[in-house]
Amino acid sequence: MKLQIALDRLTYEECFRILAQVGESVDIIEVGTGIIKEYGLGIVRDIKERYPRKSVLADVKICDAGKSESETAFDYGADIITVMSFADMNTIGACVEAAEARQKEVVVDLLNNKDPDVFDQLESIGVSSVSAHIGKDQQSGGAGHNPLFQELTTDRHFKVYVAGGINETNLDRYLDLNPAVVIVGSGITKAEDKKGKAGLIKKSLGKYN
Ligand SMILES: O=C(CO)[C@H](O)[C@H](O)COP(=O)(O)O
Repeated sequence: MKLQIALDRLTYEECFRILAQVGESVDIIEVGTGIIKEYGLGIVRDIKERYPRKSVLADVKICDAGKSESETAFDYGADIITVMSFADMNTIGACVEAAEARQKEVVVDLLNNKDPDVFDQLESIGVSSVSAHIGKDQQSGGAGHNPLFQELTTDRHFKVYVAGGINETNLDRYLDLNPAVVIVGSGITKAEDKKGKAGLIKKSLGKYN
């Protein structure tokens, strides 16, 4: 099980300061949507240049113009990009094609999706990775799992990312989804001892490899 650190609500300098502390423990570096809005895709390029051996995910949360938006993020050095599952299947399909053409990855974010047909639709256009994501605002409203995620425990063959307020104490809540990647943002970035916390979570994930 891989550990992805999500960099959200941080300054440019804080992103690099945190990565210097936790870099050893993380497999994937996520540049959060808000960070990209504030600093542009240039920060994706800068992080990839500093950490060439890490996979860098640009959380661009595409919802239209799939081809050009994904190609732009890949041009800036992203290895993985995100597209929203509520987008038109043409948009998601264009992201999949752009990723395949460059041997990169696209993750479809299931945030707030309640459509029981979504997995069939995603499978039919060749999507391989999905993110079972409970958003920040949903977390503050007390949301736990989206019931739709249970479908991922059946005979589906997606590579599953999980995200949404995960830390070392609630990690087990997500294990039934058999995730390949566990995304942790504030559980590490807001911790007093970020290096220690990242190391602890990475060690816990190691038990499930
Ligand atoms: O994609 C995101 C927000 O849209 C976050 O990166 C993701 O939810 C992980 O952050 P946290 O662990 O702080 O919830």
